[in-house]
Amino acid sequence: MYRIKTLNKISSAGLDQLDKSRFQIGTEVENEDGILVRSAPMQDYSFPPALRAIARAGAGTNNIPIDRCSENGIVVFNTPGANANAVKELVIAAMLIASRDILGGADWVQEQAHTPKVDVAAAVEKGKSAFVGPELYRKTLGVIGLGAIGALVCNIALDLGMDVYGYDPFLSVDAALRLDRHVHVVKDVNELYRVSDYITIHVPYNNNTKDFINAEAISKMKGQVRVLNLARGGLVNDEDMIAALESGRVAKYVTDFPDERITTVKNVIALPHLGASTPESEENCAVMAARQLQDYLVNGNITNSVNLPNVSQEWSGIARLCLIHKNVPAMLTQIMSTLSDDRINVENMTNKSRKDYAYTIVDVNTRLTDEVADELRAIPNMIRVRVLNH
Ligand SMILES: NC(=O)c1ccc[n+]([C@@H]2O[C@H](COP(=O)([O-])OP(=O)(O)OC[C@H]3O[C@@H](n4cnc5c(N)ncnc54)[C@H](O)[C@@H]3O)[C@@H](O)[C@H]2O)c1
Ligand SMILES: O=C(O)[C@H](O)COP(=O)(O)O
Repeated sequence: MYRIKTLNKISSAGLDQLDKSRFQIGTEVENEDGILVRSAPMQDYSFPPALRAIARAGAGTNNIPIDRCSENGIVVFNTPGANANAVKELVIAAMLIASRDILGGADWVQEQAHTPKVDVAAAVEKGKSAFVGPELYRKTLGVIGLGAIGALVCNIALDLGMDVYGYDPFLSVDAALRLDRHVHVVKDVNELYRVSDYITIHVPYNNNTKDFINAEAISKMKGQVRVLNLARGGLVNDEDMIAALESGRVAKYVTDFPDERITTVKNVIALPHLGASTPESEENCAVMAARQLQDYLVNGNITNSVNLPNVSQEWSGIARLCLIHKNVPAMLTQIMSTLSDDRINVENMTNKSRKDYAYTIVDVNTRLTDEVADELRAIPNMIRVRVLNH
């Protein structure tokens, strides 16, 4: 039985992917083999000895201690693109509420309706000019990060009649192919800052992207720019943004990651981390995460990992070794010589590396004893050895 702990509410469509005869799932499960998580903070999570994999039902993995996972042979998965459409739609809404004071206007109408003796229909015609704002049509949108979300945002903004600039120095071929050819892809983000009426950021949060939008970046932007952050709070330096809002250089800041400080600042529109909160997205992410977790635990296949190479192999023996090790010379030689010393014949093998780590699957045509597994564990730089039986 595999034990799966859920650290957030995971859509039942995802949990239903897990074969109940082989998987025990719950919030109170102990010494879990796998974790299903959304945004629950895991930086200080104490890994139980059995833990082999963490599946993030979503895109951002900055809540997970990736380096510590790699050192402990724990595979971390995410679900690329599974919630991108939900975020794209909220970006459109964010541009609209940053342009016209739709939220303020709606609140004001409610106030009128709750004020005795006010003729609401007459009041709105008199008062509506207070909520006027510009159209998106023919304005320029700058999109930072052209991955799953960024590309969708670019393409739909073109449909809205906007001129679109995109910036992504690590643009993958797949991502480039998803991008409409009318998007102006720039190599220098300052070019995007210079022309954009709206700027939206869609990059992962890490040490390199922290404070991406800071005072220096804002100083390169057009006056009265509207900035949208549906990616992570730490990508924008709050103090610098507050100064720019107070000086009027930034007209509106929409954030999906509010805190006590930014929320109360004038011209900030704070949303409750709603980007991926649609039934469709929650289901897509949960299904993908659960399938990837199951395939790794049961078959040793890795798909959409953020810390180990993607490796899948058809079963061709009766037992399988799944080996996570450091990416250093002579690992394969040592693995093979251990198996040949024990007269174990290899049916098939795949090995791939990713930065400092590597993953090897070896299919063999004999049952494997604990002694063999222990001999493999004793190889220097071996991190985790698992034996699976077909
Ligand atoms: N608000 C929400 O609920 C919500 C939902 C989904 C994702 N997100 C956030 O959005 C982020 C992006 O999601 P995605 O699905 O598009 O991910 P993605 O991995 O498909 O795309 C990220 C893109 O950012 C690019 N990038 C990385 N560093 C960059 C840099 N320094 N400058 C410019 N581009 C850079 C990458 O090359 C990649 O193309 C996630 O990491 C997550 O933090 C938020
Ligand atoms: O990175 C993500 O996928 C989003 O921030 C969604 O987070 P959530 O699953 O907690 O809504």
